[in-house]
Amino acid sequence: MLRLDDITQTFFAGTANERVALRGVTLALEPGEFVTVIGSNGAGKSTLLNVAAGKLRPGTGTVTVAGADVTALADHQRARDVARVFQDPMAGTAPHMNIEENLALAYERGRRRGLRRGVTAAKRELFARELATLELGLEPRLKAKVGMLSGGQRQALSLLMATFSHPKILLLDEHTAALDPQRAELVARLTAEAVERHHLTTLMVTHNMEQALRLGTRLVMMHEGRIILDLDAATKATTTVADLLGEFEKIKGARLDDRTMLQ
Ligand SMILES: Nc1ncnc2c1ncn2[C@@H]1O[C@H](COP(=O)(O)OP(=O)(O)OP(=O)(O)O)[C@@H](O)[C@H]1O
Repeated sequence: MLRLDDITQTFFAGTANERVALRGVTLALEPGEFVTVIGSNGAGKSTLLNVAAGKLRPGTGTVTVAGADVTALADHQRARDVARVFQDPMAGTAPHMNIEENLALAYERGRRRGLRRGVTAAKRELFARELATLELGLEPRLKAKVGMLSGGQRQALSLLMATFSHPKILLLDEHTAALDPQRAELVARLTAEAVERHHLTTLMVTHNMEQALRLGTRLVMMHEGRIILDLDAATKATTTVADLLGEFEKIKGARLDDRTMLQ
């Protein structure tokens, strides 16, 4: 469903500030596969997501979504197929608009023609039904300004907005990292439910190794622009955080400071 083939990305090439972010990364996700991505600081995780989203055009390599080469398409041209939730709860929603208006925008984004037809009673009912799945009591508050919601509520709403137009690909960029542990846990649970419910092909970057092991069907570890470890569901199920740290040390011959990967 999502293929990244031999992707390289270099920033400020040929200058003193040259940074090689991705060194020939190849990663293929089957439909419904949920891959968690961990790695040390500067490993290239966010760059990989930016390339998958179309925010960055890779230096070399190709990006394929559902069999179509989308390498040359910008992020807004992929928006129907590729949805994304960012770390910052403020990034995914419009604070001065109410919940209903935000949901209407997300709803139209998923439509081919993108015509705004206002919020009909049927849509309002749909929005309320979808909000109810979050179990945050937001469904009677469709007219509440999103800026008044807590970070966790906004992030849950961002997730709902990203998923309910049925994208082919869901990209999650440390989307629970800015939340307190309880809210992070809630959003992680909602993520797992949404991925399952909509059978979404998902790539999730996280610094939380325990979360990376618990969520998803596959785990990849990145370091210095490469994928250095790729665990399938069965292996992941029997792997511990200590195992991951041990693997990292073994592969790179370097001692890893836990804090660079753990929140
Ligand atoms: N826009 C940019 N301009 C210049 N260099 C960049 C840019 N984005 C990323 N880099 C560099 O590319 C490398 C990979 O960065 P990236 O943000 O993808 O890593 P990451 O694994 O997401 O790191 P972190 O866990 O710290 O967020 C780093 O060396 C970083 O400094």
